[in-house]
Amino acid sequence: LLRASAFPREMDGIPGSLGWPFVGESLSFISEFSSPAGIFSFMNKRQQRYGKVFKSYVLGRYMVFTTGREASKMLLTGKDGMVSLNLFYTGQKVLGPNSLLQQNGEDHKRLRRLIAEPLSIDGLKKYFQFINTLAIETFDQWPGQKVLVLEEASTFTLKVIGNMIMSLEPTGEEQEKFRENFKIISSSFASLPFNIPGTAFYRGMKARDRMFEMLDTIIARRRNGNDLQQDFLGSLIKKHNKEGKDDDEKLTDAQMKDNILTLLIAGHDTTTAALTWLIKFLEENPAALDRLREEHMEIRSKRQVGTSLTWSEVNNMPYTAKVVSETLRRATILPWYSRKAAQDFEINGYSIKKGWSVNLDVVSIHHDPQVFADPFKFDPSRFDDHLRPYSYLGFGNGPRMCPGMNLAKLEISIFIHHLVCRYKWKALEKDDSVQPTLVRMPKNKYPVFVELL
Ligand code: HEM
Repeated sequence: LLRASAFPREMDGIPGSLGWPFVGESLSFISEFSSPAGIFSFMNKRQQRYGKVFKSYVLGRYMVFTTGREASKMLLTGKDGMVSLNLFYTGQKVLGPNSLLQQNGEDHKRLRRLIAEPLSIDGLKKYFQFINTLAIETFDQWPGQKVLVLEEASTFTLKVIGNMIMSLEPTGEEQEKFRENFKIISSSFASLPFNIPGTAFYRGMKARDRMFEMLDTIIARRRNGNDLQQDFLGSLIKKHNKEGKDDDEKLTDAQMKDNILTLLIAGHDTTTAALTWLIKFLEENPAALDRLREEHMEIRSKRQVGTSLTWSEVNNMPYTAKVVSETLRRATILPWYSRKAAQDFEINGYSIKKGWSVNLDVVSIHHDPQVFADPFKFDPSRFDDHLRPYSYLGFGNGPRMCPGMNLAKLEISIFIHHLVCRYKWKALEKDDSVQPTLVRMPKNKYPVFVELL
């Protein structure tokens, strides 16, 4: 904390205010974060006053914020090792030193190639049936009920990823253990950095140990030939066994475990939030819901009676794809992408020094009226036309673009298909507040009443 609060004098040249002693501008940042408009109003006010590049002191860090397509291209491409990912202290400790999020340059490229392969469209095909059946079973419980969409989406996405990674059954003791540890780890991810008994960080590190013990047992079972499965872990174990291949092409057990945890953390809250916002935006925009329902009813009507959704159908849902993109634009569930300058460089004429935290304000990019007319309107048809590069960043861009995006789109498309074909739903509260967490989610978990169509 002391290191983070040492003011870099060279920042004098960057416009902006550092706010109050110790807290800086954290209070207004946090309160605007959980308002319906999110950090857009925090950013917008300062951009009006200082321009596209400004400094601030928030969440215990001196930060430079910037926005726009040019800055986005520069920071996300990170050419010639210009920037690295800026993960905060608790995130680093919880994910571990081998996490993809802590690698840069060639090491990052290599690790990403090794772990992202099973997440390609072809690699995902074998999980389709599990996801489809789980979606149908989830919805069987919904009619005539009050449903907290966020909780249901969270359970669904966790069961999907648990099955995909290590063939966990959707119910039973192992699933419960996995779920309990995951929840503790997840809530410690962005906690205060005090590793002493009683703190969220301490509990998170203990849950990480328990999760790794569970993975060690599964890995040992697999290596003994007792439990051969065609899942993510199975394909890593097969590829990265002790013999064959040179060391550069092999993952150690520590690398496997840190990166399994990384995929779980990076993939769970994001997909849960996306599903919840999507269902909320559809209820608030009946014209978009009608058009989406038309697409899915047509798919269903062409199918033989008694058969279910197929892999080729799910890969041919053009309007659904636009609804997903519009949801990620409007909600911007990861509102800013953080980088650390790995060398000195310039942005918009301002000198950035090595070591500084440089943050891309994505909310303003996603609500730029020059690119998205009437930007606060939910309108999937704005994705009919091709957009200019770096103006839409729902899954990021460049070398760190989301490796899980095909999985997220698959889960969402299957879930939405069954939802709109079978049900209508009505929001039970009009509350647009947002949780003050890293991933933007509705604070009230979006309660709805569900009925059969
Ligand atoms: C709708 C759901 C999702 C959204 C909106 C999303 C969004 C993003 C974004 C914007 C980034 C880049 C952040 C940056 O540049 O700083 C990212 C990176 C990442 N995502 Fe996702 N994601 C989603 C689902 C998933 C899933 C399902 C997984 C894994 C199973 C996943 C794994 C990752 C990983 C590991 C990274 C880091 C990549 C790297 O550093 O090379 N994400 N995601």
